[in-house]
Amino acid sequence: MALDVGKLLAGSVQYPKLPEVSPSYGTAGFRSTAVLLPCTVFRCGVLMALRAMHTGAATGIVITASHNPEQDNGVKLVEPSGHMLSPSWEAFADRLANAPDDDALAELCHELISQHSISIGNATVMVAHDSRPSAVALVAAAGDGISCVGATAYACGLLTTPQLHWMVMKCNRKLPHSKEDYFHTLAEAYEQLTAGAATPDEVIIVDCANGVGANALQQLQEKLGAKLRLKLFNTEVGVAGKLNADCGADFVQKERTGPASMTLAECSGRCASIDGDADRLVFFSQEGDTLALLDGDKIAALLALLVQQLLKAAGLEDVSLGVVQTAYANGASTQFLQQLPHCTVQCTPTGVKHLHAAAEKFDIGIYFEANGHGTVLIGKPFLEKLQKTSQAGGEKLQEAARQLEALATLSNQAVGDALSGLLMVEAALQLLQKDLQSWGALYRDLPSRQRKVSVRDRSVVKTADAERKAVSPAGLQEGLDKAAASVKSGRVFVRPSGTEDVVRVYAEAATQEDADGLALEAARLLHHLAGGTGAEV
Ligand SMILES: CC(=O)N[C@H]1[C@@H](OP(=O)(O)O)O[C@H](CO)[C@@H](O)[C@@H]1O
Ligand SMILES: [Mg+2]
Repeated sequence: MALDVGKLLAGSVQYPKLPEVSPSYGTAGFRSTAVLLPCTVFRCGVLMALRAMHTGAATGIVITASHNPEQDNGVKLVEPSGHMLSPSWEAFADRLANAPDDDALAELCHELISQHSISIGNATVMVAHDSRPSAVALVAAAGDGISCVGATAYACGLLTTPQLHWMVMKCNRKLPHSKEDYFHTLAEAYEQLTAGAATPDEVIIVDCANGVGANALQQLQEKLGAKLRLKLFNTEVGVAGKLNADCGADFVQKERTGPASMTLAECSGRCASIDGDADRLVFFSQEGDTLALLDGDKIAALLALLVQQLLKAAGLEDVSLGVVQTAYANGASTQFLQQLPHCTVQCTPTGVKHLHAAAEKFDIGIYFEANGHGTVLIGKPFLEKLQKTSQAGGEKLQEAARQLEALATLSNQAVGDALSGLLMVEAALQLLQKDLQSWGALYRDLPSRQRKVSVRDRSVVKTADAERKAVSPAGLQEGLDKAAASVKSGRVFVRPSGTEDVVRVYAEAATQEDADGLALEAARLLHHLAGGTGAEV
């Protein structure tokens, strides 16, 4: 069937392109102030419908701006595999979002359809949203985009981002994929993985960022029963002004302090914090004046130890195990992982799409961004090997193989997931017999500092070597090298953000004073060489 241009145009006139808005796909989809988004989201509906027709499988859309302020919103695009939109379609997403008028939009659709020989016909796009008030209008915009090219929008309602990714993945694998199935699967896998270990006495305190994760964790708790007790804080979902406000994983990780609404006593327990769409997770505990933070790097280290223990018990140490990080990973974590036997450590550019793609290449790939976004990928070839072990080996071997299978089910194979991550961490602590203190003591973080610098055009900053080196503007890298060499254990890099109009600076050193100084020096250099705006840093 051919594209019904009349229907497309009738849809798109309702969502005119604002000339002053130039959307950019960025690190994890489109994001901006919510009022500027209807046109972009409508066009994403069109795109994901065509992607579904092209692949012959369901795709997905999540309306969310994650940890960003409540007045923002955004759109995350989901492949049939449950992963983020294939990078090969990102450029097209940008062109579609920037088409100046309806005719240009129709022309681009024709180009995409002919380039990929897409046959227009029935297809499904699953649409979910987080708890922002702007969701209603944007879900409608996505739905109109999907239906005006002849596909069906399947409204999944209020969900966490990883839940929608999981549902798309399972749906296309023809496996049970309802909202209920998600919670049931996680709870059952957790029970299998921890069978035989003592149920923890401690209640886990979870800061839910006043976001959709609060509802999801409540449902998960119902399935878990007495196996794991959660006490939820910051659960005012949909209450104006509350989402991510002085709470949530991003706040705790960046500010190095507990959520403002929680007392010091509450923060001194075994605490976890998730973000507004529940795809990030960090743990923390107040110890006197300081907050012990167990971030994505520490989670990766803990899960690597768990995987190694299970592989050893199953007699499968020859499999390839990789841990994938970004340049933001604390240098101490990289060093810790590098000394683990049979473990390859790799660095990719920022953004889960890069980490996920690298982790997939290992039999077992663990990936985490320092901010707590990540998962454990356990590939099909490995699972087949495992099944043979389960059948052939002795009782101990079989037990470990069953646990690895449970881990493969518990870890979200589509994308990083705070709920799945929380259960993986709890299982790891039980099976490795660790508490937050001994987990935290695996290695000591090097002091670090992040800064943001505003410049006229952040694209003048170009990087290489997984963003660890600046190749332009000229002279920048030489200056950074010199600054880093002047302090003990100094490391510094700069990169343009993919979600904000700033250039980010990261520095670490043996002391906090040196890390702060190094970050400041780098920010000054950047301001000077890359067209800094506003006051001198
Ligand atoms: C330093 C940092 O935390 N960067 C975040 C942030 O990307 P930027 O491109 O740095 O703006 O948002 C991304 C999407 O949530 C996340 O994947 C990434 O880790
Ligand atoms: Mg998020």
